Amino acid sequence: MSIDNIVNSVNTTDSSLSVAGLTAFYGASQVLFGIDLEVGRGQCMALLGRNGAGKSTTMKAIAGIMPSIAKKISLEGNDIDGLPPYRIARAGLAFVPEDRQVFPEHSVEDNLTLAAKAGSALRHEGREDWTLDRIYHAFPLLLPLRTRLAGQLSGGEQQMLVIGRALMGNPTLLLLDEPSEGLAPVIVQQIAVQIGALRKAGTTILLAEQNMHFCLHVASHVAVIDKGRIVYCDSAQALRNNDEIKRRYLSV
Ligand SMILES: Nc1ncnc2c1ncn2[C@@H]1O[C@H](COP(=O)(O)OP(=O)(O)OP(=O)(O)O)[C@@H](O)[C@H]1O
Repeated sequence: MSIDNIVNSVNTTDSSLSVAGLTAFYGASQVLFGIDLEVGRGQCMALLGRNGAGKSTTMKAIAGIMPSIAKKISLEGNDIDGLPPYRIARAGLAFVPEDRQVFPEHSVEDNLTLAAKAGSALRHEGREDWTLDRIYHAFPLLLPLRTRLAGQLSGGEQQMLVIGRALMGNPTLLLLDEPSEGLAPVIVQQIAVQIGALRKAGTTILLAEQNMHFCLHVASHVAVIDKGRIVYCDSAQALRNNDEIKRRYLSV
């Protein structure tokens, strides 16, 4: 069975994230115009769009980092619209922003154990917790680096570390903003393999990306955003075969 078949056999009928009518402004300038998104449990949805389309703003609004107006934002059936970011995190959402903020003066392992030490890791009935061993298994490149200061890591290593650190909180939904940005193709490939493995393990992921090839490699579903509106939403397989959408909105 191919990795795609295994992944697509994960039950994705239940909703993890449900967003309706999400609108956001920077000052007087409106940048989101009623975003609707449904991410099913176990899905990896890619939010694709050109520079400035509104991907990061959508992620930040869902994570509660910037003010927004929505008809609904719910996570696992719980209303998170309007909550402060720490309460949205407590509800099970982990956001990995594009600037990859590690704690530079702390070791890789200390960066990973921070959530557990702070007692903020979530516990889910019937689900396996993330542990250091599980993180090193998912991101084997981090194991030999565990005593290294995080500030000394390469961009790709830092990306793996921030994803690992987010997972240590046992989120139900992982939001990744441009995980491939600025990384060498070989590292992008490694990150893609590891996101694919997370997906296979049933982790629900929403990722924002400009890199369509990366998305089509890792995502089960795609939503295309253009000028603050969702203009297309379907399986990754359907987008692969839709040259018109790729040409019109993704400059391919
Ligand atoms: N802090 C800000 N103040 C004012 N306008 C902003 C701010 N941040 C983003 N914008 C504008 O909002 C729009 C959406 O930006 P956003 O960063 O969400 O796009 P994006 O799709 O993530 O783009 P990129 O791929 O370049 O990161 C753009 O027109 C952008 O110029």
